[in-house]
Amino acid sequence: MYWGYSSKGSLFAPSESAHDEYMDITAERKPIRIVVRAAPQRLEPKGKLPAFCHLVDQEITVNTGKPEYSSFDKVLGANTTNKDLYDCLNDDMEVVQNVLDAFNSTVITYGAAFSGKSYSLLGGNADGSLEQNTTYLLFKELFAKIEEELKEKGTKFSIKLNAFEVSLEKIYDLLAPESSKKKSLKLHHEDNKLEYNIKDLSSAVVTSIDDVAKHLSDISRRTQIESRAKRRSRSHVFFKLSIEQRNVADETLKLSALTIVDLAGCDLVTKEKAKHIPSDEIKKLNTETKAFKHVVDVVSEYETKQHRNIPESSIPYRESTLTKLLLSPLIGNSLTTFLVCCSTDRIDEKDSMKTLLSAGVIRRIRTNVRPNVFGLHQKKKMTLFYEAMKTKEQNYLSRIQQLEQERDSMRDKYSGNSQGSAQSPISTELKKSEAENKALIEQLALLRSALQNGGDGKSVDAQQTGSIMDITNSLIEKSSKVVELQSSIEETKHMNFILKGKLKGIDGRDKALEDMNTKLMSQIKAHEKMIQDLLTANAAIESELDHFKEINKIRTEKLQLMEERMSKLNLGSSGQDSASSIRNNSLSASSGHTMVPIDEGKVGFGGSSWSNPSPKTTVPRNRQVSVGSIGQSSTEDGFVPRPLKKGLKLNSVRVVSGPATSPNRPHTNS
Ligand SMILES: Nc1ncnc2c1ncn2[C@@H]1O[C@H](COP(=O)(O)OP(=O)(O)OP(=O)(O)O)[C@@H](O)[C@H]1O
Repeated sequence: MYWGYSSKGSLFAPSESAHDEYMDITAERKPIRIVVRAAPQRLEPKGKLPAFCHLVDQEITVNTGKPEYSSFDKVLGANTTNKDLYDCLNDDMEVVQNVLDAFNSTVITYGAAFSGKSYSLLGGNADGSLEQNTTYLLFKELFAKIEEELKEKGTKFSIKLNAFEVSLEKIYDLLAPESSKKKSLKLHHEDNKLEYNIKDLSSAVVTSIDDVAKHLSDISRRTQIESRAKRRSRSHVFFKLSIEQRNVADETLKLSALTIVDLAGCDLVTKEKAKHIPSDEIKKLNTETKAFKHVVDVVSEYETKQHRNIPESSIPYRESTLTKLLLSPLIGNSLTTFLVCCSTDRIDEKDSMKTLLSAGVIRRIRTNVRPNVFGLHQKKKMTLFYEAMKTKEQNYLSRIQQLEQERDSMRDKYSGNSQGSAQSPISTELKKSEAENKALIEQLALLRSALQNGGDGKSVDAQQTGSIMDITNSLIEKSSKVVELQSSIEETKHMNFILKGKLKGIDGRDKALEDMNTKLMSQIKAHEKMIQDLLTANAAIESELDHFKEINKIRTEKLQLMEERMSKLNLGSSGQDSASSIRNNSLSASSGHTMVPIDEGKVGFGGSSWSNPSPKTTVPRNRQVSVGSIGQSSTEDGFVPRPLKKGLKLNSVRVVSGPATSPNRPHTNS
């Protein structure tokens, strides 16, 4: 059994690579949702609060007041119960409904050690009952909704559960029998696939919430989640319910999964913090924590730059087992919610602030979501495929438009030769400097003439001297301006050069998009042709059927005619009584006759042995008529054929005597 989001393994689901899945332009980009939950104070019962916590109506709630730490989807105060958390996940985040609508849904806890992650998702009741266990409540709601769907729409469900633990880079099956639970499992990664599979992971088929409850209690006992309270946990626990919905009425198959992940603490472990953990284990734990942060930082950075498709090679997810397993919920086809837990103790303030800061980074990530709906039959599959192609084309067109707009605005901004739009600041500057240059040239001419006058020995009066000084000053001023302008022109030229390069890049991307569009169009055309061919074939089969029906009608009429003639013949030979006895055993009798296909033309009705029977072929009393594989007469007067096999020559039948035989078998009289 494999772990993963892939729909692989189902007979009906197309084996699409998950890499394609996250590159798929039909996928909707959905931000990861963040639900923050404050834990009640553990260590400071006197009520000293960290700066980001506020006491409002006896409730400690989180508000950092800084945008980089905030903008979360929901903040739950320290007084809230697990039932409140369940309501938030179910009603506000619609975690369960999304699964029924064929979306993969994932809930992941995140926070420092002892911040209440396990308590929030898997804990609650000290007596071991599951009524405050959020995971159980979500699964229970899913089963309730499934019941409704079954009753209202007749949808058939098959559900299976997977559970495993990632501890110090090793994976352990939580549903495996006690004897093999110590055996670690291997990750399996197919080329070009986004998600990793876990080889030999067991899965339990569950038909009711009671089945799930049994497994959850069993797992809780094994992992001792409740008793982790005083010891920092070293493992990450994964639960996954995979749901397959089949609806014959709308001919759809829906595949989705609800995955719950309880991560270990995201704060770095030190020897002082965790005296019970050996140094080599501390190292491994910290490697996992850093790897997760690294992946989140890189993906979030790409998102900030608005890159739709992050090159898989640039995401450092291979650094740990955990990041390999979390890659799909982080960037793939999953509606993901992070449950960010933070302590409200002053001593943990630094860790809590770091957690909230990371939550802000995670908030920027968007996953590539689309419903996993497939057709049960070829026709429905084609319709869905066609619709997906149309959406794809539409999305490509709007992307091309968006890129063209970006390109045009860049051209307008920097080229300075925009048509119709306002002049760019650089071209205005150039015009200004041209006018100044002209004035300068005029002043130079004036200067030259003044100097010439002086050179001619004529006296230069004071007024002229003043004017020369003015011109010289202005000249100096203008020449420095010219230098300045020239360097600004150089700079502009350089910028233009860079922009041209960028535009070239955009043009290249345009070209790639256009190519992709052309490819898609040809795919759509090919599929349209396929549909057309199928329709033509269908029409041909229908007309063939009509033809067969026509033949049957003619044959029935012929048989009736033959029957009448035979009756007349028998009347002629043995009188009225024998005729009625023959009628009782006639060809139209409901059973006991053999009719076998023969070659058309060899035995026509007019020239057949029936119209001029030889002594051997006279109708015996127990003569049988059957229709071989064609059909059997069920009434006295009519011959109603069963559906016909394509290619069988139905317009060629011969009635022979005796038990059902092949046409070559010699006729025997009884
Ligand atoms: N909302 C809450 N109400 C009551 N007790 C809580 C709450 N949140 C946490 N606790 C208590 O705080 C302690 C630590 O919680 P928990 O084990 O869930 O932390 P954690 O974040 O999962 O830690 P680790 O990372 O080590 O697994 C437990 O004793 C738990 O019962």
